[in-house]
Amino acid sequence: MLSKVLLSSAVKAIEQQWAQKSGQSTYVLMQRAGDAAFQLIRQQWPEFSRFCVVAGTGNNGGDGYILAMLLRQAGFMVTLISAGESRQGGDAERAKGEYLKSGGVTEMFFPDASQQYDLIVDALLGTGLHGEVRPKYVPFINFINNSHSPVLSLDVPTGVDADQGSFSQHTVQATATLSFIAYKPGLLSGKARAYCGDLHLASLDVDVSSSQSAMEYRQGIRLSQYRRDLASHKGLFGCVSVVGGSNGMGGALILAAEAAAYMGAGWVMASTDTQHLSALLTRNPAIMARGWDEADSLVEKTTVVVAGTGMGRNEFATRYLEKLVSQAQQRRLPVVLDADGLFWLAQQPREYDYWVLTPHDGEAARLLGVSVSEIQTDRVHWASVIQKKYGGICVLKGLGSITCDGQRSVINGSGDAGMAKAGSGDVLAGMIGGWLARTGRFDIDVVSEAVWIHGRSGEFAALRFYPESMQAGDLIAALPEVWRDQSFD
Ligand SMILES: NC(=O)C1=CN([C@@H]2O[C@H](COP(=O)(O)OP(=O)(O)OC[C@H]3O[C@@H](n4cnc5c(N)ncnc54)[C@H](O)[C@@H]3O)[C@@H](O)[C@H]2O)[C@@H](O)CC1
Ligand SMILES: Nc1ncnc2c1ncn2[C@@H]1O[C@H](COP(=O)(O)OP(=O)(O)O)[C@@H](O)[C@H]1O
Ligand SMILES: [K+]
Repeated sequence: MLSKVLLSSAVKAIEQQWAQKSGQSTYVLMQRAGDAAFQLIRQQWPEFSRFCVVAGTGNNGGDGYILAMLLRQAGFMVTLISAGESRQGGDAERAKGEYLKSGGVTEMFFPDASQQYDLIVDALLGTGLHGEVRPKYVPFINFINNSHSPVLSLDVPTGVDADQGSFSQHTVQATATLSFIAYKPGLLSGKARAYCGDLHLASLDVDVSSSQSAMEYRQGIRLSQYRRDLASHKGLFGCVSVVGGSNGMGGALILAAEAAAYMGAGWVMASTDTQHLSALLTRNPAIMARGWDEADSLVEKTTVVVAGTGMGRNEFATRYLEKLVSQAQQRRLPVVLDADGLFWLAQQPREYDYWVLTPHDGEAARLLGVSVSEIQTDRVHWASVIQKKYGGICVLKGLGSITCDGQRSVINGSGDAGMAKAGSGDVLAGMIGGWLARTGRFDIDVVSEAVWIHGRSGEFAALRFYPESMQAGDLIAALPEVWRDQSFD
């Protein structure tokens, strides 16, 4: 469910340790990498027979030479385009030598446009990339991207910085990426994640369990630990107070409140502008609702607060949030702060150990006073900076949302592009609040579980309604499918 995420330098160190411990050459790992790519191709695309491998001068190119040799030996047509002489004396030169010895040839020029390939393999640059791709490599990247064939990138799409997730002006758009030994953080989040296409991992039989890393990748949850006791009663599953929804923004509040209810919370209490009450109660009569003029204090049984969705940014919202947050702080209640709540926080910065802040890149930029593009150059880093400044747990939303508690960072592996619509974030805030209440816990594991559940419900909603048509409310409606699929048993 959680796998280790390692920086490139840590992977390189592990390779060296592995060689020392096993008494084998790192060349064996290159052979395993080439073999893993061969196996993936046979499994994913068994009908493909014409391949083009574009190989660089470093070890990423070495992986490409091994793969090209295996494809040739299996009887397939292989064109190998070499971007230059392999680095002398290393594993890559040896791999190229083996490829040539087996009868393979290298091309220094691009085939003419009439030549069709079933698959292009990008073995140009991997974790050795530093900075912008140098001009020499640009024609190779253009050749790959203009080929109209599926592209498999080895380890990293050329142009992506595997650690930070920044990318060059010229970057390979892969159909699939096969990463070696461990996931690297830059591949899992933001736009760089989209360059990877489908992401696969080949461990190369290298054990990374003893390596120290504060980063993990979530690809599922273990629901069985949360099975309800037969003798359960609602008091065991908390009470979420959801506050927000000013004039014209009632939907945000309704979505957050209903999402909390569908996560299994014992009670959900919504406080909002009175104009929204009948809509809320018509949609879901199980939610307790009241106007927020009279609800200026938290109800006694509240165990979790969700605040800020559709709250507005006027003086009333500021006063209300001041009061609400200080009451919650006095009672040490978890607070999920989203949307206009984050706007308020950026104006009135303060720390609290028990809140979950859920900014997207734009809100993150405002919370830190930096540009949005800066946030996007290293999302894992900036999530931890927000956490350090404001305390609690930060969820930096977007493709590959990052949950950070100051000790660990969990990158999320679920989601769908159909979630890129207004309202999805309101649903997330409600789901996190509901899950905190439902589990009675406040830690990075439960928060990152809620983030994963939200993304998974997006996947189910996309299956049912297509990414174009799915609505934020469909994420809530898809929750029963998540429960069934993951199983509480
Ligand atoms: N034996 C090993 O160490 C193993 C390494 N593996 C592969 O090795 C790769 C890492 O190999 P390397 O460290 O040789 O690095 P790469 O093969 O990724 O790239 C190194 C080359 O890229 C050049 N370069 C760096 N920045 C550039 C830029 N901005 N523009 C153009 N060229 C640039 C460097 O001068 C160097 O020649 C991994 O991604 C993985 O594919 C795997 O084979 C597993 C085993
Ligand atoms: N392409 C995507 N892939 C995965 N998740 C996405 C994608 N786009 C958006 N999301 C998720 O949808 C939610 C959108 O939140 P946000 O932008 O705050 O929307 P709003 O506040 O309008 O409801 C976030 O949880 C985000 O991670
Ligand atoms: K590559």
